[in-house]
This record gives sequence, structure tokens and C-alpha cells, in this order.
Amino acid sequence: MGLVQWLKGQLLCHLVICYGFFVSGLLINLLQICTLPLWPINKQLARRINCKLGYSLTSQSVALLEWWSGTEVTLYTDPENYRLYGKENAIVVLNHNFEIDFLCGWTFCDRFGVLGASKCLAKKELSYLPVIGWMWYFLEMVFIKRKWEEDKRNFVQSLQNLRDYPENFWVSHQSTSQLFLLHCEGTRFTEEKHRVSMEVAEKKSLPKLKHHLLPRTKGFWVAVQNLRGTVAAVYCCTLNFRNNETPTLLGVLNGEKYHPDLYVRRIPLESIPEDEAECSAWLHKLYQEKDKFQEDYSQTGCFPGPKVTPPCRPWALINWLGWTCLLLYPLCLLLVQLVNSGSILSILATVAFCAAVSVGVRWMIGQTEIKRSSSYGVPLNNK
Ligand SMILES: CC/C=C\C/C=C\C/C=C\C/C=C\C/C=C\C/C=C\CCC(=O)SCCNC(=O)CCNC(=O)[C@H](O)C(C)(C)COP(=O)(O)OP(=O)(O)OC[C@H]1O[C@@H](n2cnc3c(N)ncnc32)[C@H](O)[C@@H]1OP(=O)(O)O
Ligand SMILES: CCCCCCCC/C=C\CCCCCCCC(=O)OC[C@@H](O)COP(=O)(O)O
Repeated sequence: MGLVQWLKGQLLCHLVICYGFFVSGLLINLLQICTLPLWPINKQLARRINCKLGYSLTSQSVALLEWWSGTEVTLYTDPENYRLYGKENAIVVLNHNFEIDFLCGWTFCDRFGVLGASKCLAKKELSYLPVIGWMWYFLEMVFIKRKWEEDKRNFVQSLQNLRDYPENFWVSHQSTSQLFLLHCEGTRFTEEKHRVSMEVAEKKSLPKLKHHLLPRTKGFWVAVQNLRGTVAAVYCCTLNFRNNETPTLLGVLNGEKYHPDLYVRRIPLESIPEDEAECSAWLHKLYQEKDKFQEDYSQTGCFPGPKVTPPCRPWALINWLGWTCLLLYPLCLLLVQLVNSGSILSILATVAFCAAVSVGVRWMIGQTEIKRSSSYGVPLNNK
């Protein structure tokens, strides 16, 4: 193991990274609160500012994946469609098997210049996550309790809100589009959830899936219906990792390099049925196709179609280094003053603060671990 790789595994480095992420996150949350009075006066400007602030936080984790862990992403897609990515609004349908699938999604978003504006249908619990969840609130992320009767009004309203996002979103950048991510499986893949969902498939006389849970179709249908005229296509995305890698966020923090492969098929929205039952059947068929792609990947190690690596942009790294320098300088000054003061109490308070930041971020990382996945989708308790 080289010196650099050894350093990446050291607690001190992790503390510095976590401190930068957490403190910059709190400052960004504070700036987001400051935009509150702007919303009733100029909503589009408030959205623009919040998306830039959101980018400044989210892209730090992208920088961690790309520059710290050195992870290399590969895209399999039709070159004709590739030209359109980042230039149109789309609904993204993605499998939910990996602890860092959201991070890989963000990396692709960043490469197509749509990271700040992209949204997701997320479980309500994520809105309470410190820093990240609070930021999402201002980005108008769509949160659901995964109980349709309780969710339907708010879900439809949140989707309608997305219809009037500003055109020419970034004044000086090329991006004018946003992606809306849907994990139709509704929860992360575990053996038990898979077994239960295949029992449901059997009852519904649907073919069994090997690599996916049975998709929940209601959210997809409602999203498609409410975003017609706003989004141009559905991107059917299938993610897997080379060499049977099982990536973790902690692994990324330790500097481990992963090799995600993403297969994207673009499906024009007009080709998706409007009727609920037909749309449902269409989604089940899509998941059967996705399952076949995963099975082929497990045999051959690749997806169909030509490979392309979308170019990496420097902004995530520049932003991350900027925050790190800005926040490390006062921290170093404080540490020097502390040592000079010789006050045991102050030194202990500082150590306690650093430990609290580290424990806090470690707890947040824990939320991404599949072993802590909710019991949604297993019997007895549907939550
Ligand atoms: C080019 C660039 C390419 C790529 C870029 C890629 C991606 C990046 C894009 C954007 C990134 C932006 C942000 C992302 C950031 C971070 C967030 C990350 C992740 C958060 C994700 C989550 O939180 S996932 C959890 C929330 N999401 C969902 O739940 C969505 C899926 N669910 C639904 O849609 C549901 O329908 C619902 C929640 C809307 C409602 O659920 P409910 O259960 O109440 O009703 P349903 O009608 O769906 O269910 C009842 C029917 O289900 C049957 N059933 C019962 N048990 C099961 C079972 N175990 N499995 C399957 N089905 C089951 C039941 O029989 C009922 O059937 P009926 O036929 O009777 O209706
Ligand atoms: C400079 C970088 C700083 C590094 C520190 C990074 C710290 C980031 C910490 C946490 C990021 C939290 C992002 C949470 C996104 C998790 C998405 C997710 O996977 O949700 C699960 C949900 O779909 C289904 O839940 P269940 O399977 O039903 O339960």
C-alpha cells in the first residue's frame, strides 16, 4: 500500500473531511434559510440560489467519489441519445441495490451539468437528516411516507410545483434541464424483501425477477401523468459494479476505488401508456427487461451498447478545495490558540466538538447501509 493510500485510511483525514462537509453544510443551510423572504417575492430567483447552494454541498460528495476514491464511472448508451442527456428534463428509473447508488447518480448528474436541479422521490425519513435533508427541503425534493392514501395529495402537488422550474436555469451554464429520480422498487434490495415481493409477483401472475424487487407502479404512473409536457423521456437506468464489488460510503471515505457501470436507455414519454393499468403493465415489462440486462451483466461483465465516459468537470473539486481551505484556516488558528492558551478545558471542548462531528457524520453514513434498511416491503410490519 502506498503512502497516499495509507493516508486516505487515517482517522485524522476523515475528521478533516467530515468537519468540512458538516460545517459547510450548516453554513449552506443557514444561507438557504436567508432565502426564505425571497420566495414570495421572486420564486424563480430563490430557486436558482438554492440550487447553486445545493450544488455546493452535494458536489462535495461527488468530489470525494471522483477525486478522493478515484472511482471511474462508465456509461453504456446509444450515442444518438447521449447528445440529449443534460439538455432535456427526464424521469430516471434506477435499481436500488447498492449503498452508493445515489452517489453514482449524482456523479452522472454532475457530468451532464444537472446536479443542482435534480430531484428524487424520497422516503420522508430522509428529510430529517441533518444538513442533507434540510438542504433538500429548500430544493423542493418530493418526500413520501410510502402510504398512498396519506401521500397522494402532497405527492401530486409537489410534482405540479416542479412544472414551473425556470427555463435557462443556469444563466451562464449550458444546462437547462433537471432529472427526477424514481426507485420504483421503493426500498433497497435484501434477500428477505426479494422473497416477499416475489410472493406478490406470483399472486399477480407476474414473471419472477432475480435481481430486482417487484416494482411499485403507482408512483411511476402518477409521476408520468403529472410531468407530461414537462419531461421529454424516461431514462431506464441499470447500475452495477464490475468484479462483484459491494461499494460502501465508508469505503469511499477510506479511498477505495470502485467501477460503476450504468446502462441508460432513453424512452420517449409519448410511448408510455396513459391508462393506469396499462402503464403498470408497461413498468413491469421494463423491470423484466432490466432483470435480463443484470443477468447478462453477471455473466459477461458488461451491458449492451457502446461505452462512453462522460467528461469529468472540475467544479466539484474546485468547490470542495475552496470550502476546505476556507474552513481549515480558522480551525488551524483556533488549534494554535488553544495549544498556546494551555487551557485543558478548552482543549477538551475542542476534542469533544471534533468527536461529535465525527460521530454525527458516521451516523449519517450509517443511514446509507443496507443492513439498516427499513422493514418496508416485508410482511407483519409494512414500514
Ligand atoms: C444521464 C444521466 C443518468 C443518470 C442519472 C441517475 C440518477 C440521478 C438522478 C437524480 C438524482 C437526484 C437525487 C437523488 C438523491 C438522493 C436520494 C436517494 C435515494 C432516495 C430514494 C428513496 O427514498 S426510495 C423510497 C421512496 N420511493 C418510493 O417508494 C418509490 C416507489 N414507490 C411507489 O411508487 C409507491 O407506489 C408509492 C410509495 C407511491 C405508494 O405506495 P403504496 O404501497 O402505498 O401503494 P402501491 O399502490 O404502490 O402499493 C400497493 C400495491 O403493492 C403491492 N405490494 C404489496 N407488497 C408488495 C411488495 N413487497 N412488493 C411489491 N408490491 C407489493 C400490493 O399488492 C398492491 O398492489 P395492487 O395491485 O393491489 O395495487
Ligand atoms: C466531502 C464529502 C463528505 C463525506 C461525508 C458524506 C456524508 C454524507 C452522508 C450521508 C449522505 C446521506 C445521503 C442519503 C441518501 C440515502 C439514499 C438511500 O439509500 O435511501 C434509502 C431509501 O432509498 C430506501 O430506504 P430503505 O431501504 O427502505 O431503508
